Amino acid sequence: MTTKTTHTGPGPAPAVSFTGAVKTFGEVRAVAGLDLTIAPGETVALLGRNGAGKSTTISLLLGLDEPDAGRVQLFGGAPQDAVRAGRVGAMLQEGKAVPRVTVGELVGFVAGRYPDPMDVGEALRLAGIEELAGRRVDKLSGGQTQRVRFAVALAGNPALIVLDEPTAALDVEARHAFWASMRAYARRGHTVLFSTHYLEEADAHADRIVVIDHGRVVADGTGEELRRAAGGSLVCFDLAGRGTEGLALLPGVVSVEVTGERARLRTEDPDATVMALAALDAVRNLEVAPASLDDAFMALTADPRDLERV
Ligand SMILES: Nc1ncnc2c1ncn2[C@@H]1O[C@H](COP(=O)(O)OP(=O)(O)OP(=O)(O)O)[C@@H](O)[C@H]1O
Repeated sequence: MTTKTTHTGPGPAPAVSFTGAVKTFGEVRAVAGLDLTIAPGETVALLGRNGAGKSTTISLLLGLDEPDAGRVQLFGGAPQDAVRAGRVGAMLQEGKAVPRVTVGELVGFVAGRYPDPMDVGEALRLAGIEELAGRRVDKLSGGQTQRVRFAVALAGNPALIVLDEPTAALDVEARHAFWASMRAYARRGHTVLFSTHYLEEADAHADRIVVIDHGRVVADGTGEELRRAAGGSLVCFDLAGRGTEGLALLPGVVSVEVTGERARLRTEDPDATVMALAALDAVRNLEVAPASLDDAFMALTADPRDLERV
């Protein structure tokens, strides 16, 4: 349950705080005991595969839904209070353009509903769409529309902005422009939480990546820390008829996957793993590569039943 104000520790309250939050839909535990704290000024990416619980987490955070158990707070108080006060701006997945009004009128209208709004020109400038101020909102490209939605999210002059898959369906150039706007906002010391399926975007634009799976946080750190947590390197080789027994026990090895005749060992110590493989005379078509963030993500969110483990 959300409660009014309970932050009593020293220093400013966290921008976002989830404590054991649970949200269930029938049989589905969409959010299953989520703990997450985001400090003011951080830019955090929420990463997870389809159905991991990202959108439900964001709904709880914005007070659009109440947790069944646990607590969700923004700036030490109830999410609804922070939203009402204009301290939170959001760009959610759905949302249709309002016909006929201009971009400037729309942002001005939204700004007028907040107690301490951002100047409209400032919101347009931050979103990089000053030149679109007089254009009708229903006659814009996908990339332009997304940046207008960003300007709308900025209108209340929020300290925290929440973006649910903000660059889905944007081309490379539009994405680039969008992230430039987001970073300009973050540079002012504001807090940003965005969800994405794009690992490279999370790595490039967030200070911290929070991976969620089955409604829980399964990893939390920088891209580099996630790569390391999942096992720093991959050692691949042809089994050439050899069995897989004992591979998981080799030095450094964190996991073993086998696809056809090819074995992929995730290892924290590639040198030691390769030496041990050489001693076993098992180095046919050997390849050693640093684990990518993709690899790390797969390892962190893989269903153990999807993997052939030894
Ligand atoms: N209103 C709802 N009613 C019933 N089930 C729901 C509802 N909202 C979400 N779910 C279920 O909760 C789980 C988490 O969904 P959620 O939308 O939060 O995931 P997500 O990580 O945002 O997924 P995606 O990347 O596909 O947007 C899924 O199994 C989903 O089917």
